[in-house]
Amino acid sequence: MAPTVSPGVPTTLRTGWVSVARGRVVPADGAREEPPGGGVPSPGCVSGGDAGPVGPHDTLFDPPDAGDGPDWPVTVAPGAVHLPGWLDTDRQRRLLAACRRWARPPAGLPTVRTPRGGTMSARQVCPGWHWSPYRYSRHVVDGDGAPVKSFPPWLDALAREAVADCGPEGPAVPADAYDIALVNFYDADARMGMHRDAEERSDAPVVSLSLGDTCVFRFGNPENRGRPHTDVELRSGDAFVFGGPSRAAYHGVPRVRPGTAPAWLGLTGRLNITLRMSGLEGRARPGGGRRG
Ligand SMILES: O=C(O)CCC(=O)C(=O)O
Ligand SMILES: [Fe+2]
Repeated sequence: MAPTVSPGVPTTLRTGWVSVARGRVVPADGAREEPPGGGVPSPGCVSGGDAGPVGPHDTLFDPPDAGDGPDWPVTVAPGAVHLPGWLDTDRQRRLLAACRRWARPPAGLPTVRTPRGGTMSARQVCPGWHWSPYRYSRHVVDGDGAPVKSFPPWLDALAREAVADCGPEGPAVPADAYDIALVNFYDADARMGMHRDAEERSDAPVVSLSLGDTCVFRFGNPENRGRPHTDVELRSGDAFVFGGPSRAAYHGVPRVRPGTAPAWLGLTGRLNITLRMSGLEGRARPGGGRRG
């Protein structure tokens, strides 16, 4: 199926710009609705239903004439923009279904080992380019050796739509295509240390999508892991974009809030889908970032 992202979506909703957050956007089709296939046991992203590409979201927001537009974009730092409630319920379900497909073997959802013998608590699968500390490769070199799963064009379309929705204060929509998805699964105790996304040659904005449990996302500065930083609550359906002067900012996830996922999603835990542009064009290269 061809990617369908924007057609049919009222322009006023897709390009709306507000500088101050208003009340959170409520999905029009009801937050208590059960998903097709029902709930999924923990870890919620390992098994479950199937779905096609993430399609248009034409039922997310109240009509614009209600005077109650989306509460995004919210600028957190120069070039760093939070889009609360950006994915509607249908897109969240479809994205979750895609993550479940990617999380199946081969490759699966392995635990990432760091060079000093530690492990990352968030488990990861990476369509497009496999990330392992601290480089990209075309095979799961630190796992079962499987070739990377393909990066679907609809994910590129989704990423550039998120960047466009950041509005005039956000980073520019890149000319080239996104080609990496880091799919991170967090159980109740998982977290991610402060790090920079530094293994890419492209300086295209990073697009981060959240599903399931709410987390505290710490967005810092490009100089060091410390202050100044801003803690942002990322909830299911939120997007967070960072580019321009914030592309190299340190960021991390100090905590997940267990049990806060919307019941209708059927996910126990949190999934983060981080979309990046490698700029590698068929190459693999050692990188320089660090995450704890
Ligand atoms: O889980 C998140 O929100 C952040 C993930 C992240 O920073 C990464 O995968 O590089
Ligand atoms: Fe990151």
